[in-house]
Amino acid sequence: MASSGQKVVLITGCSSGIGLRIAVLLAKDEKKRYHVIATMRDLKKKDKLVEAAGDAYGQTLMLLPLDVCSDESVKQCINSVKDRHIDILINNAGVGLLGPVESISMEDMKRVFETNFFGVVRMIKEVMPDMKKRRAGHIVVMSSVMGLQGVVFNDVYTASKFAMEGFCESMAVQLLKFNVHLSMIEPGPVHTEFETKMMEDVAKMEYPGADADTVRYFKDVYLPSSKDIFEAMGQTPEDIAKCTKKVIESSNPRFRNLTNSLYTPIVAMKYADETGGLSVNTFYNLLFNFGPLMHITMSILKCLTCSCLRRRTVSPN
Ligand SMILES: NC(=O)C1=CN([C@@H]2O[C@H](COP(=O)(O)OP(=O)(O)OC[C@H]3O[C@@H](n4cnc5c(N)ncnc54)[C@H](OP(=O)(O)O)[C@@H]3O)[C@@H](O)[C@H]2O)C=CC1
Ligand SMILES: CC1=C(/C=C/C(C)=C/C=C/C(C)=C/C=O)C(C)(C)CCC1
Repeated sequence: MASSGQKVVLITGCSSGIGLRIAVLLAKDEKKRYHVIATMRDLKKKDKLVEAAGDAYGQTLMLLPLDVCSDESVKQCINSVKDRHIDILINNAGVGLLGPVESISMEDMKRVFETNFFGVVRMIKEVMPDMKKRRAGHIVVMSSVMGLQGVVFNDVYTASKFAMEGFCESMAVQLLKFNVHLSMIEPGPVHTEFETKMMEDVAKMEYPGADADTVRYFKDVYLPSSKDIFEAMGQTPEDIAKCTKKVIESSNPRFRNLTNSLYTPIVAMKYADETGGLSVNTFYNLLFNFGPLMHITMSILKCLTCSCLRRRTVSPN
């Protein structure tokens, strides 16, 4: 049970990756300021978290089952929290989906939206009314740089994060009136099971419905470039946990929080040219013209905000 003065933090998706690291970092806070309720849909997966939490397990960290795709599971979990009192809700659970849209089933696409979008909506609907009544609370959402900028062959995952960004951008205004803060964390690539799971799924893919050229662009152009990007820009889940802790400890928490400054120019491009041509053409060039030289591309990315590349981008046709 939380002792007085401790903030109750509930986190979704703590069996691995970013959720696990946020739970451990907060539970091990030197001043013991947090009572962490780490949740996961399958408690059989708890060992990694319990081991990483060490002495904090049973003290400042407890576990509860929670599947963000189930109304019943969400209700049961929140009802089992003392007085339903949650100071900070961290919506972290999420799944990826990669590949040519033609070869992805509608069922798989809906699963991504059910988790990444409706999962967050379901959690917020359940927790927000109590926060509004108390005129206090902080809702954090693990978005992505792909919630701000589309990335080729990540079409549906990107759409699910865009949907969440739109939802939260709208909610944040109403919530502020009730002194409830809402913050998005927007990481670029992070080395977690997310990456491994997506690569495993891709290895099993048979690409039904996709033409040979599209499959070739995906396998021989996108995947190697993406691997380079992960190697060059990838952060650790600990990095993201530290950013998240900073956001929840701020007296005036920011709404948007990019965790990787290398992505700032990518996002800035979108607002630098309202026609969208700059983004589309730059991404086209990065992938299809500079893709094989991705290591060099990394330095170009860093200077995208200067006007040189803007003048040089050419239309794909
Ligand atoms: N890794 C990356 O490059 C980036 C990740 N993100 C976002 O960060 C978040 C965490 O991902 P990350 O740690 O990298 O990946 P992981 O795959 O390591 O972790 C995802 C977590 O979400 C859980 N989860 C999936 N579906 C559900 C569900 N229905 N109910 C409850 N939990 C569920 C998984 O549980 P289980 O073990 O049961 O599957 C797992 O604990 C995601 O929202 C992702 O979109 C954002 C930017 C970059
Ligand atoms: C290939 C490629 C890119 C790849 C970006 C990747 C692979 C980003 C991954 C982000 C993740 C995993 C976010 C999770 O939410 C860029 C930089 C757009 C530039 C053009 C070529």
